[in-house]
This record gives sequence, structure tokens and C-alpha cells, in this order.
Amino acid sequence: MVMHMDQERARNNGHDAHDEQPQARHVDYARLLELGRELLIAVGENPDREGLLDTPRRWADWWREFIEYDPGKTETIFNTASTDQMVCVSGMRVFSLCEHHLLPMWCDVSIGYIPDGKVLGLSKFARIAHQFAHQLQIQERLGQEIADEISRITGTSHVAVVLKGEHLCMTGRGIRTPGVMTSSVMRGVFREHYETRMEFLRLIE
Ligand SMILES: Nc1nc2c(ncn2[C@@H]2O[C@H](COP(=O)(O)OP(=O)(O)OP(=O)(O)O)[C@@H](O)[C@H]2O)c(=O)[nH]1
Ligand SMILES: [Zn+2]
Repeated sequence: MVMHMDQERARNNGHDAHDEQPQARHVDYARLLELGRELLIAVGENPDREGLLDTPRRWADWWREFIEYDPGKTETIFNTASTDQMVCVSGMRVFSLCEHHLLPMWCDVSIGYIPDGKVLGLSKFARIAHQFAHQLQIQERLGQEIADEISRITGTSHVAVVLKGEHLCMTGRGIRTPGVMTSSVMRGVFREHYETRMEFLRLIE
């Protein structure tokens, strides 16, 4: 008997038997399909009416796409003797989900670091930002996790991450007030040295 891939994943406690990245997350797709149907019933809809027939499938697909997001290769490093530069990559927009309400948040991510012999490939900053955005999040933790990963890969402790977020849970429900949440993680010389911090903040304006 050919086992469906999702059943096989479930049997392996969320991981493929030959999964090379044990930290990769998987959804229970069959369960999502059931829940999508249940959700429609719970909000007073008829899941068998024509317009909704494929909705549980689309909804399950969206969760799978979000949770099983693959950032690709994130660790391309170039060795360099130069340690006198500040590198900033700014305005990278990522999509995430607020863990309190399961509603979208959009964050504009800016990252700065001072290399210590290793520079990271430019595109990898966006890959890393998306990687940590593709899970249930709060904005503050998203910034910390991005900073941790940049430090881990490049081996420098001088890392700064600023996020500007718009949260649908604040703009589209509840208090219904548009507003921007800014959070910043400043480490190493970015925290200790006022001029360095200000230079970074000017560069990402
Ligand atoms: N610090 C922080 N708070 C967040 C984030 N996303 C959502 N929240 C807040 O989480 C809080 C949850 O508060 P609760 O009082 O438990 O939930 P609620 O009754 O839905 O609150 P309201 O949103 O005020 O209607 C709210 O103040 C949200 O604005 C985030 O990324 N960071
Ligand atoms: Zn929220």
C-alpha cells in the first residue's frame, strides 16, 4: 500500500523519515482539511454549497504553504579581512502571523552588522527574515530570532535589527486603529556606542 505523504509525516512525528532538516515543520494536512470544513460550519456556512466546495482545500494549502515555507540556502559566507564596514540591508517586507489572534502582520525588516572576517551573501538577509516570519510570531521575538541567526552564521556579535510592523489584529479588529509598531534589537557595538547606533539608524531611514 502506498502511504500518503502526510500520513507518513504524521507517523514520523512531524518529520519525514529521510528529512535532512530535522527542524523543518510540517502541518497535518488531512486534519487541516477537516478543520477547514468545520470552520465553515462554525461560522454558519454550508460547506457543500458550490462556492465553498474547494475552500477547505485552499485553506489547508495556505497553512501548509505558510508553515512549511522553505527559505532555501541561507548560509553563503565570503571570507574577508575587512572589519571596518557597517553593512545594512533595509526595508525587506515580510509577512507573518500574530500568535495571539492568528491574523496577519506585515513587517519591514532592516538588518545591520559589522562583519568579523565573514560577510553574508546579500540575498540571505531576506531569506533569514522570511524564515523566521513564517511561523506564529510576535514582532519582538521575530527581531530577536533574526539577530540570533545573523550572529550565528557570521560569527559577529555586532548586529542590529529594526522592525516596523503593521498588525491586522490592531487595525482590522479590536481597537481598529492604524499604527506602526517599531521594535529594535541592538547588540554589541550598536548597543554600546551611540554614534554607531545613530549611523545605523540614519542608513536605514
Ligand atoms: N507586544 C506585542 N503585542 C502584540 C503583538 N501582536 C499582537 N499583540 C497584542 O497582544 C495583545 C493581546 O491582548 P488580549 O487582551 O489578550 O487580547 P484582546 O482582547 O484581543 O486584545 P485587543 O487586541 O486589545 O482587543 C493585544 O494587545 C495585541 O495588540 C506583537 O507582535 N507584539
Ligand atoms: Zn494579534
